[in-house]
Amino acid sequence: MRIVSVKQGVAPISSAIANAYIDFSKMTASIVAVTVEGNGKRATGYGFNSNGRYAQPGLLAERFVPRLTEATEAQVTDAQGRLDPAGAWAAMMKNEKPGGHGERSVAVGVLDMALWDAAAKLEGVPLWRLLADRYNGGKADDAAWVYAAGGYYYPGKGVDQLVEEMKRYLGMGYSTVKMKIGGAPGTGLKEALTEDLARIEAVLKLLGGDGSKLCVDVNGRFGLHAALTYAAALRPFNLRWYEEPLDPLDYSTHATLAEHYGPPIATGENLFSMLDARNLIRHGGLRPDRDILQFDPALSYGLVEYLRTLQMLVEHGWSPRRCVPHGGHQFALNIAVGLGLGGNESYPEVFAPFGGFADDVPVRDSRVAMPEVPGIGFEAKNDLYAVLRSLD
Ligand SMILES: O=C([O-])CC(=O)C(=O)O
Ligand SMILES: [Mg+2]
Repeated sequence: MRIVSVKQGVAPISSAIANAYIDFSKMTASIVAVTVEGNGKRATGYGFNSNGRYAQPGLLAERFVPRLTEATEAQVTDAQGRLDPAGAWAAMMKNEKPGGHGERSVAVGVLDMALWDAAAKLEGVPLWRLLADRYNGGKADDAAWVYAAGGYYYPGKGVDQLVEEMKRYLGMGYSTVKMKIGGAPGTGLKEALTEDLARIEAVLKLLGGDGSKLCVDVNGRFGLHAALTYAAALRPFNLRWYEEPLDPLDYSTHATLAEHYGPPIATGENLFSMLDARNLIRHGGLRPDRDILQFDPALSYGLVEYLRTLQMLVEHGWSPRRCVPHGGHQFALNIAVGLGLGGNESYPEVFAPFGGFADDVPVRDSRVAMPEVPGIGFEAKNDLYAVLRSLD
């Protein structure tokens, strides 16, 4: 196998939405196209990074694209003569020290996605099928559980608009929804909680009072005191999960929160390596029977690293079913179906065209099936494919 060319670009995913920590007015994504040939075949794989981290054109141009294009055929070919994303990953990470992952994990993740897309295209199979065959004893799920993430803060958006938004998600076939909390601007904790409880209760009313259909997301805004104050107020609702209540790298505060809050906690979208994930598992006090892990392969060194993370989880007594990746993209959806995760995020109204799944694949009962398209399936998602094709 030989890396023929690697092209990169930057695409906007900006919008006026905000969570409790950032707004998305200047959000961008890196896009890449990696062309590979070997065994008389040629394929171009595409990759991008999901929302929350910005495009990484500098890191790509200075380090990771040159290392990938200079990788030898032996480095990118496995023992069966196939394209080897793990070998390519090792070539890209040469001369990178451990620790301090920063945003190089985003740059590597973009290229890793493209390599897996190319690997599956070279074999003429969807990525979920390749993953099931290579790593899951041939077993793929029929469909993935997905939930509708939204409920962002938006200028002038009140409770009525929030409820209308959630109603649209239910109409699209989702049964579980997620909303932002903790972002009331310029107010104290008491006022913010009062406002959020009114927002939460309005959405719960729409959901027939069933807390298992609602997730709330703090985006790492709270310190321990605020997280515990909210936890006490949220507990009676028995929500599906309480997401990123605390700084993602402050593991011991998670352990304290988990002692005081019985229902599920979700976190992990801002942990970018297997080792960071392992620290969360070792020190975060999370509970393998209920908590949710949201590591996003498109932000955290890609699927080569995500496979290491899944292995680590199994060694620590966690099932892959506890994983529901962040990002709402087709890459993680393939991984969810092929490797038997607990599901995947979905953004029905935000982060287009990178969020969202294949056209013509409807959500039914909060589940989405996979098309039989070789690779990740970008060719079956017109808006995204148009952006990716701009690199050709
Ligand atoms: O608002 C964001 O940064 C995205 C996010 O947390 C999520 O999808 O869970
Ligand atoms: Mg989140």
